[in-house]
Amino acid sequence: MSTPAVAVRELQVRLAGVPILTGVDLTVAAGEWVTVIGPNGAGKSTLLRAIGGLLPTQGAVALFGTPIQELRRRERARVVATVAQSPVVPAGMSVLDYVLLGRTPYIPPLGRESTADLAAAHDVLDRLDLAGFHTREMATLSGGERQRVFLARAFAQGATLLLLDEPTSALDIGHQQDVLELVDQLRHAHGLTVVATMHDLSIAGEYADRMVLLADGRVAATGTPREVLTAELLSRHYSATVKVVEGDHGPLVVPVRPRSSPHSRDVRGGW
Ligand SMILES: Nc1ncnc2c1ncn2[C@@H]1O[C@H](COP(=O)(O)OP(=O)(O)OP(=O)(O)O)[C@@H](O)[C@H]1O
Repeated sequence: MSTPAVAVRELQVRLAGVPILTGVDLTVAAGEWVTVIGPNGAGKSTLLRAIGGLLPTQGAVALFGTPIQELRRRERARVVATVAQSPVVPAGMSVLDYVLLGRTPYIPPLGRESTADLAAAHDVLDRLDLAGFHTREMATLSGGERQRVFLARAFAQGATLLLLDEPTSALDIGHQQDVLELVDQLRHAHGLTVVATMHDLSIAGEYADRMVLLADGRVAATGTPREVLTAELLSRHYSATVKVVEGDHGPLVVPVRPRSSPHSRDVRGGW
């Protein structure tokens, strides 16, 4: 078997003395799209941050065969690009300057961005439907526009592994599809590997080759979308009532109102 893009073994993460991830194993093949799902607080973002080398961990994390701690900062930035849920944006920064931050690993220390760096930044802005936005200040963008700029920065980085933490949570359905189709196109054209987290389970299942269900910091299930997106697993781990129906590209998860909801009890007494 060829070297996996991501190999996580017996991963433990403690934050503020509290165990957040326990005994997590995960292998992602080069070129694969794996989506991590799970209820709020399950540890999805923590897992992505651990894979990106952004957290102290116990256990082993290797990217393309190299232990993460052996990759120096610039080297790591050429291998892995992370889009966090709420990245910090320096005050007053323009869209173009923010996207150019993605080119930092290619700019020599004390140097300036080259024509190629500028072309790469404008190219991703075009592809993400942001062509007219390059001079806008980041703080003036809508939530969905900002989320696309965060993705633009990651694409401009030219890394082979994309870690996307809820990349479409602020997007309307049209832009959700555009962005995910673009990620998939880039994946096929450039052999990228994608590890994403998503709360929209139907969309998650349409794009992922494989899914990992995290619950309470442990892997509760892993497999194809059809194996993981079952009413039984979802109701057990999300405490949700759902119906799973067959779509054109895999299972679709439809939340349905429970027959006897705790809220349907007599509420005449008020709050
Ligand atoms: N710095 C921290 N100190 C203490 N606990 C933390 C810290 N960061 C995260 N946690 C806790 O770790 C748990 C997992 O958080 P994480 O953000 O990984 O969950 P998640 O699955 O991504 O959740 P969500 O779906 O809500 O985004 C949560 O209970 C969270 O409160």
